[in-house]
Amino acid sequence: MSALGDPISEWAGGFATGGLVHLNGNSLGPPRVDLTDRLAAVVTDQWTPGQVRAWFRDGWLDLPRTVGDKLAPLLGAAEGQVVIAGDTTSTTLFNALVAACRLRERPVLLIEAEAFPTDLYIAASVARLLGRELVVESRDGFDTYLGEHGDRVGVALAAPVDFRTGRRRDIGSTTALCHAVGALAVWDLCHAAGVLPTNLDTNDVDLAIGCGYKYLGGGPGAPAFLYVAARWQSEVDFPLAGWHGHADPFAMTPDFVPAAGIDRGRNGTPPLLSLVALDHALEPLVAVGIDELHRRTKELGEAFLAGLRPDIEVVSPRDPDQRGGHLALRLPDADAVEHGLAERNVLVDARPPDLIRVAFAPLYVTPEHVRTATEAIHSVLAPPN
Ligand SMILES: Cc1ncc(COP(=O)(O)O)c(C=O)c1O
Ligand SMILES: Nc1c(O)cccc1C(=O)C[C@H](N)C(=O)O
Repeated sequence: MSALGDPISEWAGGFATGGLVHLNGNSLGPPRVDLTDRLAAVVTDQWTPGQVRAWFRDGWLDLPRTVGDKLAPLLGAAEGQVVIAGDTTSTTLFNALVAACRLRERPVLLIEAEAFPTDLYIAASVARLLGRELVVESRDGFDTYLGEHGDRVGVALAAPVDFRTGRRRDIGSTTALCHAVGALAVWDLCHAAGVLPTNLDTNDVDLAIGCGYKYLGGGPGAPAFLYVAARWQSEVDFPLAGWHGHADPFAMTPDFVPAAGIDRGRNGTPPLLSLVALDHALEPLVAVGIDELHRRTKELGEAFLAGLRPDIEVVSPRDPDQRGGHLALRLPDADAVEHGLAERNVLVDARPPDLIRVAFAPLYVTPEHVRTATEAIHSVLAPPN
């Protein structure tokens, strides 16, 4: 029997795939089949009878922290360091970056040129706001810059997975490099959370953020998460100092007194139903565990490559340990390929100018999906010369 078909496969039947092969890399996969029941139960059993009281008696006010604690083991974080404040990734990144810069009063904010555009935009805005210099360096130049000008860098923002190529950056060694020059390391985990071990605690990460709707499967616009290492929690000063980050929100005092611990990363009333959906999505991921999720992703990726026509250019590293959960293929007419595949019920995504990303979410992508995808790609492309 092939190694494909491990117990993890049992979870695949629990997703409402709608007959689609979802390899889009990786924005919004299928919901679990019982999500509707879970959401309906909250409406029927908590909201309806409790109404405003449900915030207090059904644990709703604690959900940003309890869901954060549920996510924590997938990130390699001990309890009390992850919160789902309830905002977008972009907003959460802004909050984290300003807070990190306030912890290190040095002139430079460093970011990789290959970062996802929102990270470049937010970092530029933070630099303008705080009067810092934004230094944008290519992936390799990033390390060189830290080596040569590290004493000027207050904060470095990086991602463990390049959103285009899938190429990995090692969290431990980059964080250690930052610390060696006295800078803080902030990580964008959007393309890693739920698919790659990030070991935030053992890697000594300072702050990290990531979205809830990619491999975590939290649903459309799922709220982002924020990690703040315990050692920073009493010092960190977030710019979005809303009342839910207050030590005693319902005292309603005029002065802001930050909450102790990770709660100070919260700001306003959390999007309750979205938190419930994310909580629900985390259950199977946590049950399986990040090492097994990662193993399965690699296995699916390798099966895909084994079935792919050899003339198709693979931009991602061939070594599965050097890439995240997706593979990028270079195809001149990427948009047309994306559409051609969608007509065959295979969802991938084109990223300008000429890349197709194919992602292997470990719980609902099956070996059959992988075979269907390679066959569909070959049928959409012209035969090789
Ligand atoms: C690496 C990365 N960071 C940030 C974002 C932005 O997230 P949001 O749209 O939730 O603000 C995305 C995806 O959109 C992303 O891939
Ligand atoms: N959030 C998305 C959406 O709602 C629709 C389409 C794409 C997205 C994305 O997240 C894009 C993604 N960050 C990327 O890596 O390209």
